[in-house]
Amino acid sequence: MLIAVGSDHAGFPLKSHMLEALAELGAEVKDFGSYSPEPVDFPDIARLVCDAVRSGQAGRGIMICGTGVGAAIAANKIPGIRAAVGHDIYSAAQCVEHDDVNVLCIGAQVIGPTVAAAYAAAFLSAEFSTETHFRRRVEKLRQLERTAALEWLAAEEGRD
Ligand SMILES: O=C(CO)[C@H](O)[C@H](O)[C@H](O)COP(=O)(O)O
Repeated sequence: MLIAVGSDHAGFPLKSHMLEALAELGAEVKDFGSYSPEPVDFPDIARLVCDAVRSGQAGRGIMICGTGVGAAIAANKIPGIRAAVGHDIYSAAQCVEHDDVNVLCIGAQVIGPTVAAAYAAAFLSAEFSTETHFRRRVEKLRQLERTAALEWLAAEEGRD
């Protein structure tokens, strides 16, 4: 499974460590930038990572910004993406098992390289549960994504 990885400038230093950690795990990785500490806007990189995931090019994504929060907000705007900030081992695995999260967002200003690597390993080794109630809830997330977008578009058209 290919892992799409990206960061903004705040996440850039941690991304280098993350790429090394993922290589040690034997993961196949595509780095979507940023490629320097120059300021960039996290929505731009999140879009690249999430497009790789939702197109099927990548199985999962890891986004790193200062807190993980902006990256998660951006990622969750993209249909087909279920992103979560994961700053503990339990959540990093449980978010996949229960919620089928496909993009983990990490804050480089919150945690260091060793724990970030542990969260990534927990995230990547977790699988979505086959239990019916988890599947039902994720299906409702899909419906919510679609109905909320359609309602929003209809309201926008009504304002024209
Ligand atoms: O954490 C972030 C968004 O949630 C970003 O990575 C930045 O750290 C944060 O927005 C601050 O931005 P700045 O350009 O580094 O001042």
